[in-house]
Amino acid sequence: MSTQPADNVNPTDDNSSKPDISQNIVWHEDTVSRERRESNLKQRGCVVWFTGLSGCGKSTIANELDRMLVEQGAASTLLDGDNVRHGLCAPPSVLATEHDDEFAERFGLGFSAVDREENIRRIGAVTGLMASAGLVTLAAFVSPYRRDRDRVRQVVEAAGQPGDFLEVFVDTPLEVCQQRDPKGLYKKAIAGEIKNFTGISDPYEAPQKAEIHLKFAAGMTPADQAGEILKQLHERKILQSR
Ligand SMILES: Nc1ncnc2c1ncn2[C@@H]1O[C@H](COP(=O)(O)OS(=O)(=O)O)[C@@H](OP(=O)(O)O)[C@H]1O
Ligand SMILES: Nc1ncnc2c1ncn2[C@@H]1O[C@H](COP(=O)(O)OP(=O)(O)O)[C@@H](O)[C@H]1O
Repeated sequence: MSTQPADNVNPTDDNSSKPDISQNIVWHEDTVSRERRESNLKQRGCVVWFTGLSGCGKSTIANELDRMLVEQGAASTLLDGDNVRHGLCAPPSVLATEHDDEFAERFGLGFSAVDREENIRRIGAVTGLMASAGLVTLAAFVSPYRRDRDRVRQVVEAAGQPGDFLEVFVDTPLEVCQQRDPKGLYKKAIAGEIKNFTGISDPYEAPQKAEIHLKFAAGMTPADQAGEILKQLHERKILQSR
């Protein structure tokens, strides 16, 4: 290994041990344009971002929408919180089975505010890439912090155009989510067995400008709610008639 300092490092700087790597990373334009991919697919790439409390219905509605999209011949994909936390955003305990403890602690994610920030940053970057590939990208994450969601919006729209990011607020009251408690997590959180549980011992910042606001109403089915989003995708010309 060379002992010479890199060209962009001033040996007298306090930061001399930390060269600015970003100066050595240069963007490479893709040969195949996004427009060309979208034209083939007869749709615009976008991110449909579901946010809301655990148990509000994000996964159920997103899966129903995904099914409807595929049925119509659209190219869609779905990223879901619980599933992504098995891989890309796995907790330290999972990483420790394959990596050393230092690695697991450094890159594994839990539910502190900063870990959720990194979780949403990673997922935001992935959804941006998928939208750039022309896919209708469905993302279902609690994503309780407004600033984290707004950052994803910026990343996605900077790579494409305004309107590529649709925030869907699944606005189901906490009491209803607690009653549903499909995974028994509220019971555990109330018993103090899960720390930082959104809505119980951690905050949820509701969207102020969601493109689609799914307000809870008794008798409204997941298919009704997915259908409302599908209608909006057509109205916004994200999906062309085929
Ligand atoms: N402390 C705490 N708070 C909230 N949720 C918790 C927590 N611990 C585990 N779980 C389970 O993890 C799922 C949420 O993961 P996300 O990646 O969507 O969370 S976040 O966006 O980073 O806030 C969430 O999934 P959903 O119930 O589908 O929302 C829960 O099953
Ligand atoms: N209108 C509805 N929309 C979505 N989910 C509903 C609805 N009515 C009842 N449910 C039920 O509520 C639960 C929601 O769980 P889930 O979709 O996993 O929520 P989340 O992904 O937000 O944690 C499921 O058991 C689902 O069957």
